[in-house]
Amino acid sequence: MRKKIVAGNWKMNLDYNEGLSLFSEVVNMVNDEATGTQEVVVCSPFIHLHSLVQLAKGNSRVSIGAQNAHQAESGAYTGEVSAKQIKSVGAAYVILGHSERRQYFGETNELLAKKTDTALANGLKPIFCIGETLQQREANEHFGIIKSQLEEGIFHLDADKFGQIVIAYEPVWAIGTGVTATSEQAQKIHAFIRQEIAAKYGQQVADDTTILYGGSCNAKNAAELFAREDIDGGLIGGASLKSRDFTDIVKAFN
Ligand SMILES: O=C[C@H](O)COP(=O)(O)O
Repeated sequence: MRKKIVAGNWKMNLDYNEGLSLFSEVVNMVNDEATGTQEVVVCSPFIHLHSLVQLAKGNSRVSIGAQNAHQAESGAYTGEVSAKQIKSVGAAYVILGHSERRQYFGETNELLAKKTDTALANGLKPIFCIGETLQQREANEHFGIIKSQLEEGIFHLDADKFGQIVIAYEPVWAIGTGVTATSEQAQKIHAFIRQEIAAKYGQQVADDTTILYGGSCNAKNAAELFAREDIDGGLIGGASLKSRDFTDIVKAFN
């Protein structure tokens, strides 16, 4: 059975001390307050990773992730960080294919397929992001876009490896805009994603795959989104930067 996960994506926010202090608050609150969320993942900038892993020790419900990893194992790639390096500090996850990486850093499905392979080979679980732009939705291309992001990005994996993937559906028009997808719009896409996984890998794999929603998800709308059959949690940007808001989203599975 698939896991209920709430993941925070801090993006390029918080200095070192701010990050540690926010994380400590989140861990304390998550421990003190009941929730049906099975795993809380915090995806921080690289500078925080090692310290957050240390702070999370002994807390089996909290995991740490990075926000990107290079496709090569190692080498002369100034300024980049490898999957092996991320794994070596104890992180468990890495976000791949976030629309900001696709848009600002030109990441293509083809490149992301390589990044996925390298992340998995080094024992990291990818949180693989897919989603359409507003223009694509208005042109009624959203299902086709999602399908090609799946096919070109992760459907080359064998079923065992695919079992390590968490998918995040993030409509680009909902990210950081305050305009969230309605729970009905999100459910429709999530059901479509699960159906595509079932067609490729079989129903059991599809039923076991965690599919998160991301895009202006907050403490007010999380419960309605998470109540939908195919929405297994969230990938949270802005609201993950405030301990109370993020914990309230984690509690939305109650
Ligand atoms: O990775 C997180 C998403 O980009 C959502 O960001 P947001 O919650 O600020 O809209």
